[in-house]
Amino acid sequence: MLFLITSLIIIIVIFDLIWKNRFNKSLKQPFAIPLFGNLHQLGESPHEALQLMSKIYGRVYGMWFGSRYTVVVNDMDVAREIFVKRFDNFIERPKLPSLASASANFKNLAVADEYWWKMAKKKVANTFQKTQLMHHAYDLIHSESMRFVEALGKYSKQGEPVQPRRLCQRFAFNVILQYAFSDSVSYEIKSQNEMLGNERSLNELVESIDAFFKIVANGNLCDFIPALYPVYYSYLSKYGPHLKVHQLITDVYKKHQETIDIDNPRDLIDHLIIDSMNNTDTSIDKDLDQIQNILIGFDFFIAGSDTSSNTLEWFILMMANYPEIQEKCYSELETLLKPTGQVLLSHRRETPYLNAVIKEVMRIHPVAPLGLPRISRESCTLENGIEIPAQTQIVLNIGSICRDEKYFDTPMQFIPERFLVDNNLPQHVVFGLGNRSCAGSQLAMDEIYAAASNILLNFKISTLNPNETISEKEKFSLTIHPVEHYFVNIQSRK
Ligand code: HEM
Repeated sequence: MLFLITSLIIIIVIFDLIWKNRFNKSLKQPFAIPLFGNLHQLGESPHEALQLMSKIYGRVYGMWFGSRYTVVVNDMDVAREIFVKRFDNFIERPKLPSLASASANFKNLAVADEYWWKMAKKKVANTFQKTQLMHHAYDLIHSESMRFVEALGKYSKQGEPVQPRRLCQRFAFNVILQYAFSDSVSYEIKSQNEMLGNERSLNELVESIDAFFKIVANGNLCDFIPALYPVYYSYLSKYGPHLKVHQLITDVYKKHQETIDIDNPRDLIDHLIIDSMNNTDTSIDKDLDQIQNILIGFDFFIAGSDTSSNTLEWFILMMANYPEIQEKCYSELETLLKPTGQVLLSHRRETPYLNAVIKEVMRIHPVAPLGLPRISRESCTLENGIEIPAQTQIVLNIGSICRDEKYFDTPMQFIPERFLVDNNLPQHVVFGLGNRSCAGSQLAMDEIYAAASNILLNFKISTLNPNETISEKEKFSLTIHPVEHYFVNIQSRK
């Protein structure tokens, strides 16, 4: 009996080995081992590992995430063909248990299947167009950036160094909290023991989001071995870190339903509730529709906090490391705006250099370097002869494209001027491509501009030691942030 079982396992292993390594003749791939495929090669920094592989296997190559065949795209032309031209075949994301448990089986926006995605996309597009919500966003982003400046002002008055991470997190959290839920938290950083109510739950939320990102980030084996799906799915559905965030948003949603004034919607959630009330399509299940609204709130929270917060953290780091670039930004802002002491979003056209600096920070440290994966519905052959089998996972390596000399001269150097000279550089890839690219890109660009410009107008940022720069090493956890929890000095410009 034991002999039979051992023989069977050996046969399966050999079959898996041959199958994985001869699967797609049209693409090169690293040698894949049974069961894991190439997952063991991703390590702590999958975006860097995948970029290194592109040097060996080409700009588009195959690999295995467990039993899921994957094509990694490091090339803009192929990316455009897949994500824009052949959008319909690549509209969905892979059906991973970690994503299923957090999205009521793909009924949200960020990882929804085609049916639910189309519904969610329509709802979000409808609400985005509402002028009330646009004004709300404009005002709250401005007032939030002034609160950020005020919080930094306290450090500069006391002459204390500041650790930007937690302040950036609060800023990004507050923008989403106010935009979606009309709520906010204070900027005061308290110790664990001092925290009360709102403050403690914010901390727990940040931890839950971190834990959720860790689960979906580094190619978790349980997500890529179908035999493990059911157990993993039930485990996450009972104990997953997303549950806390779901609970919070469900409570807020219910409160909104009780207090809504349909003539004066306060925020995104109110707009979604009204949109659902006005929807006369009888084929839509009302309970599921409500679940989807809650999940959209969840998506905004998850997708919109870490991304913007990390971008700002990178921005502050780069300004400390490149004082001469910081000075140029300041001169541009000072000439225009010093008398008011405040930059508005409407000033953006008049600050081309700062706009270029923000773009360059987002290029050199793209916070979502692997985007969110997609999946092919049917097999197809691309224009250059590459074959993509059905159900192939597609990973767009945004980090690699942003650092490729095919698209950017001397890509590892921080040169904002490149965006003043050439308007057509493909930096927009940081938000993904096509109809399913980032739903919050406009909001993100607005909040990053508002915070970055007002910080630079009011403070000079410097490293603690004038002879040292802060490490630009990246830590990956779905999004990337600086590996160091760094400190900077800030000095008032007034
Ligand atoms: C610097 C900031 C940000 C970056 C770099 C970023 C990047 C991305 C990327 C690369 C994707 C995957 C797109 C694809 O599959 O092609 C994405 C999706 C998404 N992002 Fe962002 N994002 C940012 C900020 C935000 C913000 C502030 C929000 C919400 C308020 C947001 C909401 C979303 C949502 C909902 C999706 C899923 C879209 C869909 O599946 O239709 N993001 N983002």
